[in-house]
Amino acid sequence: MRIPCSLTIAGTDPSGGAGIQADLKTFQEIKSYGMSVITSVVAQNTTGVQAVHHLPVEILRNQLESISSDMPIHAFKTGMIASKEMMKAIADWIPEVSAPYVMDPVMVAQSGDPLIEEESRTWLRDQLLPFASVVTPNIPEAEDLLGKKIETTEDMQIAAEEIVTKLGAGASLVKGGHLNGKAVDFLFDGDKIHSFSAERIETKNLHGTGCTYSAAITAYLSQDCDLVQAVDQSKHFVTAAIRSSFNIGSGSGPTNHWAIREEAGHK
Ligand SMILES: Nc1ncnc2c1ncn2[C@@H]1O[C@H](COP(=O)(O)OP(=O)(O)O)[C@@H](O)[C@H]1O
Ligand SMILES: Cc1ncc(COP(=O)(O)OP(=O)(O)O)c(N)n1
Repeated sequence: MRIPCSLTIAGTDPSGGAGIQADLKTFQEIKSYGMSVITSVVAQNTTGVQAVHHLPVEILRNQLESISSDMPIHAFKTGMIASKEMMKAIADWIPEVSAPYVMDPVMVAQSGDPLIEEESRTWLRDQLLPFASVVTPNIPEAEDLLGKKIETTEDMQIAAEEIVTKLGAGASLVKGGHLNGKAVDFLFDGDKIHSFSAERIETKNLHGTGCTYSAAITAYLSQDCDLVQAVDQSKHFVTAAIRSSFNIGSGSGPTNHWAIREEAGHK
């Protein structure tokens, strides 16, 4: 029997809502075997980021080699990659793996704290993004990638298309969490635009939504779902996780990764 296996390459969140921790919880819920490669250790919680320690690039290379020399990888994602040197190590490694690559182009935490070095953003866009099967920017990230403002759902659709046609990603999912009105996301798959819409939920507890969404897409891709189906199922997953998010911590609380299970009547 083939066991679907997903890998996340990202930074940590000791409070468990975002980063590696959110990714592994999501893989587990979707029944994809979860593996992780850590880029940076981040002291953070629901109120923001207190400190960051980037691991040496050699250790990043060692972790990547440990996984690809021994374990199957059916899909992988990247989240926080702080420096150009780390991005280069990942770009050197990607050709060893033939599996869908989901890039969450993480730049700042919800608290506004930067998670990648300013000068690495160009490298992320020009050197790493073209390897991505799908890239999942929120609106500020899409604005940064394209160097222009995104203010309407029409702008979002154009941005999704341009991230593919101008920047070279395989597909692009521009997420609408930062606009008002319905929570609508647009996927350009290289051929056409698909929209994924949900009611906006009134909550302050949105810590780690982007990580959870991209991890869910990775997990569904590891199970051989096609991209549109993977995004559709992941949108349901993240919406349920936001709907029953937790009021814990004094800031923006985490989403509930077992919400889908609860909705299906399993405790
Ligand atoms: N208040 C909300 N209610 C429902 N869905 C939301 C809400 N905020 C964000 N989302 C959804 O959560 C996902 C993550 O989006 P977004 O917040 O834009 O990304 P990020 O967490 O990377 O900033 C998207 O599917 C978005 O539409
Ligand atoms: C280690 C780490 N990676 C990514 C993020 C950002 O996560 P995201 O899902 O975009 O959620 P918010 O930070 O916007 O709540 C992070 N905080 N830490």
